[in-house]
Parts: sequence; C-alpha cells; structure tokens
Amino acid sequence: MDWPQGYGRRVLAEVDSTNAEAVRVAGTLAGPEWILGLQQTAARGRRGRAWVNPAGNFAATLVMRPTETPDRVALRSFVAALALYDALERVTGTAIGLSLKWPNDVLLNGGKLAGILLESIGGPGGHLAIGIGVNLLAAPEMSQVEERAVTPVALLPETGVRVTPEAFLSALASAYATHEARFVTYGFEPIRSLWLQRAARLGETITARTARDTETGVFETVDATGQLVLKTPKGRVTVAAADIFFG
Ligand SMILES: O=C(O)CCCC[C@@H]1SC[C@@H]2NC(=O)N[C@@H]21
Repeated sequence: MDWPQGYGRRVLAEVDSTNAEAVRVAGTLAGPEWILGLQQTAARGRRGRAWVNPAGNFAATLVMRPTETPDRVALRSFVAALALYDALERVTGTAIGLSLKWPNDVLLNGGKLAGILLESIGGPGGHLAIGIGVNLLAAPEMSQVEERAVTPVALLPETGVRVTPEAFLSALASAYATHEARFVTYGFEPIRSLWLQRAARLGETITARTARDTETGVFETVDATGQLVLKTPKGRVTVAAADIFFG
C-alpha cells in the first residue's frame, strides 16, 4: 500500500499516549504526521476515561494543523471514522459486520472494535490530534470498560485476520488521505452521506445520555453540523455530544 504524499510518520516502541506525544511534538512539525505507538502506558479514551491497550493492538495519532473554524475542524472525527471503516474493509477483505456508531466508534458484529479521540492542541488555529485505537489482537474485558458500554471485540478473534499495527497504519493513512482530500475539496456533505450509509442503528430507537439529560428516540440522521438528530415523543431533538446506548 502506498504511503500518502505529504504525510509524515514516526513509530515509537513505547509511549505514554500517542495523543500526549502529539502535544509534545506538534510545534516542531512541518506538516501532518502519524505517530504510531507500539505500546502505550497511559492511553486515554473519550470523556477522560482510560483506554485499555494490550500490545499488538493499534494506537496512533494523526497530528495536523487544519485551517477551518473549530466547528468544522471537529467534523474530522467523521473523516477519521470513514477512514477506519475503509482500512478495516481493506485489510479483512470485507465490510460485513462493520458499522459506525455516532459520534466516532467503529463496531464489528455489534461490538466496539475501535475508538477515536479528537483533541485540539493550542486552541483555535492550533493543531488537531486525532487519536485512534483499534483492537487488532485482543479486546479488553467487560470489567475493564464502563458499565453498559458496548462489548469490546477484537479483529483477530472475530475474523481470523491478523494484521500488525504497522500494516494497519499504511491502510489507515492511505484511506484517511483520500477522505481528507474529499472533505477539504467538497466539504462535509459527501462525508456525512458516506457516514450515514455505514451508520449503526439508523432508523432505530436509541438512547443518548449527556451529562445533564437522557433522550430516547428514533435515530433520524446526523445533520450538517455533525449533530445527532433524534425523533422523540416531544419532537425532534439534536444532540451535540453524548454516549449512545442501544436497546
Ligand atoms: O474512548 C474512545 O473510544 C477513544 C479511544 C481512543 C484511543 C486512542 S489509542 C491512540 C490514541 N492515544 C491515546 O491515548 N488515545 C488514543
């Protein structure tokens, strides 16, 4: 697989967190760069949670310096989710069982295979870190993740396909570059449309839990700003950030 032009790459045998490394190196970079960590000792997940990261799983962060407004920069989580989906399809040879869970998880056979953590570095006009973790080899135990979280799954036990983190990075970087170019050229609409075609539970009843509220309704769509749109008994509700529960 060809490495995409214009993107740098560094591989670290061990690091606390590739997102933390992104913060340390962002100011020294001349262009976008992938940081692959073969072992992470303090990996972090969304909403301040820890990310359990057994060796052999994939952990990388893309550091870049987007020029758009913060709202648009945040839409990169959909760009990254699409790239992950495509890379997984590429390495396994099939998209069967793959789906995307709003805002930015990748599911395989209904279990959580991958997660994305977007962090801004240095405020507006600064860098963006897109941290991506994929359970290539092993999934954490249910006891290691939050209660009611989607059951974690891993690629090898689910599909029999063994992929190294380095090989997966090549597939992901290439897929990411394709979707990034689409986003920069055509905006969010084609990304939104591709994402919706791969969405888990679209048209079904789901629950969105925010820090303050819990909303249950039919998952209608994702709007032009990336917000989740639910049809609830009290009307249409848009959700900017939440944990999503099925069933
Ligand atoms: O909570 C989630 O679903 C997001 C998990 C993101 C984990 C990845 S692993 C690579 C990068 N470095 C980190 O410390 N976290 C992200």
